[in-house]
Amino acid sequence: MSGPPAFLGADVVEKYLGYSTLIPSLEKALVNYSRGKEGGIVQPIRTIVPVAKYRGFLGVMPAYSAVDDALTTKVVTFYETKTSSDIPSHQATVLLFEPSNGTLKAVIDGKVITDKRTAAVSAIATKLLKPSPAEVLCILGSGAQAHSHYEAFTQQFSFKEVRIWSRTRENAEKLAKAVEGNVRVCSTAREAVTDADVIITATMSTEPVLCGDWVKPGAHINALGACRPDWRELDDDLMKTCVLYVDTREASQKESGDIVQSGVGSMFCAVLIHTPVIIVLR
Ligand SMILES: NC(=O)C1=CN([C@@H]2O[C@H](COP(=O)(O)OP(=O)(O)OC[C@H]3O[C@@H](n4cnc5c(N)ncnc54)[C@H](O)[C@@H]3O)[C@@H](O)[C@H]2O)C=CC1
Ligand SMILES: O=C(O)C1=NCCCC1
Repeated sequence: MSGPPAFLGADVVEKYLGYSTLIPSLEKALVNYSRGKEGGIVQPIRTIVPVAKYRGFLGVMPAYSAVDDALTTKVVTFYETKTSSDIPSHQATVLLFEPSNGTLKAVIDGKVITDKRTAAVSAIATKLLKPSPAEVLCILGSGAQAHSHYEAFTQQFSFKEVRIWSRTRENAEKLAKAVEGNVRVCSTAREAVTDADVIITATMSTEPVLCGDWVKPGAHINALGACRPDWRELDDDLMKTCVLYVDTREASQKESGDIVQSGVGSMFCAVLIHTPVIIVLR
């Protein structure tokens, strides 16, 4: 009879999960995922259970990778309004199983994993898609994802200027102080975005915070916040003039409010059906 599962808390994950190993691992995983059956990854679209009474959600994200022989699921909860400054809007736990017999091997903090893996995937996409030169980084939002993206992007790239905007200036200033970097806090999103080469939208907004006519032609945008069909970060102008890259076509057309509400989902699908489109995974 195997012993109890290992318990790995946030401090352990924070200490041992660095971008220098996480990014190459995710690059392999993204390539394997995009290869479909050949890649050996089974990862159905996640199940999201709304907890409407509290404007929250429970997400269940199972996956099996044959090449890694890794069987896992992440359980994540996220709430549109925070009930306490001590409780983050997003919390998660990762369960790791012995694939050969289903025994639970480890219970791992999923919050740090979520913060870092999302920033790492954005960094992978940015490495492939950013303009050259890319001197100005703009981050819209000042929460956990904004923080992890700042850390990942300042480690992976060399920007001459980093700008942050948040709907609450005080929070943007807190983030700027926390990262101890050379950061310019901007008063409006438009000010932060103007002439930026790489833009990260990391808000929980339900209305667009980024407008197409603010964005410099050729800029690269990592839009990660609007992960519910009724949430948005990017306006229609931007959605209908951009070159769209997604991690998965199926999930993005079901979950991404920027795709669903702008209507590009159907165009996106149509383009896929009628035209050979090169989709580079995010
Ligand atoms: N695409 C992905 O893989 C992932 C996406 N996310 C999403 O990214 C977003 C940010 O996540 P966290 O940083 O963990 O959340 P957080 O709660 O730590 O930060 C949220 C940020 O959004 C801002 N915000 C909230 N409502 C807003 C509004 N109406 N207008 C403008 N700004 C607003 C807050 O001021 C804060 O700066 C969330 O929507 C979350 O669901 C989170 C994890 C993974
Ligand atoms: O991928 C994740 O993990 C999440 N995506 C959006 C909602 C919060 C968690």
